[in-house]
Amino acid sequence: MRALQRRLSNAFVAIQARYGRSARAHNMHARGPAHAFAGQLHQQVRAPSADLARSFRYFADQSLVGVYMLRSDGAVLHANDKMANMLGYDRAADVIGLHIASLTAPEDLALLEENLQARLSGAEEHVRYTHRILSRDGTRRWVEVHGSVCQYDGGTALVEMALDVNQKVQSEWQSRLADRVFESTSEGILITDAEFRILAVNPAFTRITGYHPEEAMDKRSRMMTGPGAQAEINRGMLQRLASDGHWQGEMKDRRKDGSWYPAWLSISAIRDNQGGITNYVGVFTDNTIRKEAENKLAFLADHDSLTGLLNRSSLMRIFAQQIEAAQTAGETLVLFFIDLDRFKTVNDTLGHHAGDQLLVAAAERLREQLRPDDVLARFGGDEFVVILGGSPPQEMISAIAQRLINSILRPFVINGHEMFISASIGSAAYPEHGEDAIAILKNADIAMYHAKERGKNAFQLFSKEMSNHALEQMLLENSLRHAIERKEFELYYQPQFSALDGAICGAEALIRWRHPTRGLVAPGMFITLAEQTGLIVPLGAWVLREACRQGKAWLDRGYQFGRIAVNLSPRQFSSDDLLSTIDNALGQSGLPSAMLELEITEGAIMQNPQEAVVLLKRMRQLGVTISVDDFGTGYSSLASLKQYPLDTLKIDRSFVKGIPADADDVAITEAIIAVAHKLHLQVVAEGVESQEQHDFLRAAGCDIVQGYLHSKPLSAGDIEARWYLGGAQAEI
Ligand SMILES: Nc1nc2c(ncn2[C@@H]2O[C@@H]3COP(=O)(O)O[C@H]4[C@@H](O)[C@H](n5cnc6c(=O)[nH]c(N)nc65)O[C@@H]4COP(=O)(O)O[C@H]3[C@H]2O)c(=O)[nH]1
Repeated sequence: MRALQRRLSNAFVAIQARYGRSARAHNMHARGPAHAFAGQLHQQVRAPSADLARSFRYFADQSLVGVYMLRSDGAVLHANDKMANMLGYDRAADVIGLHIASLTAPEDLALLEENLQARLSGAEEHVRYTHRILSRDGTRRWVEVHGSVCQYDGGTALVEMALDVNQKVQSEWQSRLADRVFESTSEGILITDAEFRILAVNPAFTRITGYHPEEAMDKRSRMMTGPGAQAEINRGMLQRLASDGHWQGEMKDRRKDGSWYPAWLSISAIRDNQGGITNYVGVFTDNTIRKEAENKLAFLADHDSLTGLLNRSSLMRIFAQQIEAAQTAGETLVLFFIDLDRFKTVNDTLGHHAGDQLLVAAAERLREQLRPDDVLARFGGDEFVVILGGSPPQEMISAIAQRLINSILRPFVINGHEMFISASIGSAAYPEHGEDAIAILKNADIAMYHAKERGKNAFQLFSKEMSNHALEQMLLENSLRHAIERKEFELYYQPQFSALDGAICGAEALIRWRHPTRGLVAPGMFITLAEQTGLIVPLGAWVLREACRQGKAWLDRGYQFGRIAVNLSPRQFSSDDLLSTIDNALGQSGLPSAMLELEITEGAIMQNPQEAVVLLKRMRQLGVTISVDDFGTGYSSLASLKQYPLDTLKIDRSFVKGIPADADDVAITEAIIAVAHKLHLQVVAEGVESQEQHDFLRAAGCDIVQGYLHSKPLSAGDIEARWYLGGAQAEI
């Protein structure tokens, strides 16, 4: 070590001798090792002294800072191993010859250039700047560079010493960032000591609580320790902070103006080296707006947006709960089903806006007549439901109903027009008239219908004699009319499979009615009624539109499902606008026409065979395929089939049912398949329920099978889950 010191001091002497006592040499000397190293290199070139060069290389190599020398064009002439390591290289030799720009982060190149130029132009002799070097693997490190200029090998060179300040810069940066966050975040922050005495607060704290830092300082935090927090503390907040170092929850906090607000608070404990808690950091938000929004959302989900009354789904929930409670307590419940008479006329003549205003006003009048513990809901359209609270005595029930009727009888003034309407009310009671919410609602509805039959503006209690079939049909017709506008219909889909390999090759759309009081109603209950009343035409148009929309959605998702089959009823088949309805459904949805199959019953074709030929041809021109449903039931001869433009025959379920045991059914089925194939028609067997039926049909050459054996009709979502996510093959 002593020898090294001697050698270094010799080197300094040698440099001083060379540069004399010039200010520059003095500065270099005075400024430390980089400058001395520069002198050494200079010396090495001008008067090579092996001893001196070795000493300085030793000196540079021992240095804990990076040292390097650049030619005036920026190429690295010399560097020590430390510098090479900082740049991600093993040895100094690896960086010699590289350009300093390639070792500098691109974003700092301008700074580098400025500092090189300052020295090369003579404007500065020494520079000091901080920038990011770019190491071999692309990572950046902050270095503080002390640079000077010297003469080397007959030209100007730059000597630089780089100190690794990466950690320092990053922690400064992080602390600046933390300061920024502390100052600018919208969350209130407070830092306390271990006794929750406030040491610092941020501007958001002041914004939320109204307290300025000087008012809060040194006070115990009320949010963390006050009465609002007491319950939480009892519930183990301190324990959680001690065990997990963190706790969060809602606190009630009081602003400076005395008002309370809900604060969502998150506290973290800070520990010293011994593990003891020294501080707490609390971050909180004012939860008022979120709470309000949550309450509003909850209200909207449960209430009718027009009248603000409970909606149908919350009524059903509340009623079910009340029934349960009444059952336990052995009490009775009374429900009114209220329908406004002549409301439709107002709506049709004065418009929806006036109709809405009338509904709001009527709801208000009903509300005024009831007690706070009575439940009032808008059931839909112009229908309201009341559940009377507190088991009212029999004589009270009609008095309340009459009060409600009278309140509606008073004229309403809407947009300057005086309007007169009335109300019909039906009533049913639990447990006398039904055991569940649906049964009681249905019976109150029946009673209400009787009140209307009696000339409206009346009240009727339900009695068991009222529920006969004819009335049910009337009720059904009534609600069927409303059902389309209330969007109560859904389509289910029954997949069809290739009899040969089990691949899915189609899906028949089958309508379902999600009735408000009866649940999911199958088409057998209402299609005939819809057909008789003509409602089948708008209903059928909706089915077409919806099936095409769903088909296109599946197509867009890349599902391979073959064709979508839609049933056309006889009345639809004979309606004038059938072709335009089909065309519109295809056009609006974008479903390719070849993917739509229309099922027409044999009976519908046979009603008017000549016209059917013309119509079927025109349907075919739209590009859709045509299938004859329930084939075999319409007594048409197989031979007559050839005159119709058809694609598919569906063997009726009644024949499939008898195979393979019933010889007649077997013969008919085989004949249908044989003739259909002769006429180049595909054959679908519907109602396949057993493996024997399937095996027989397959052996007989039937092309497609459809039935409970393979799948029941499913909702669109279930179809996707079952047949597309889990595979589209039938297990045959
Ligand atoms: N027993 C048994 N039945 C099976 C089996 N596989 C399927 N089915 C049922 O058979 C019926 C097949 O439809 P469909 O003959 O066109 O008979 C349909 C059709 O005529 C009519 N329909 C359904 N949806 C519509 C529609 O959107 N428009 C029109 N106009 N009629 C429809 O209502 C009828 C009944 O429909 P759904 O009740 O859905 O009854 C469906 C289906 O659920 C099985 O293996 N065994």
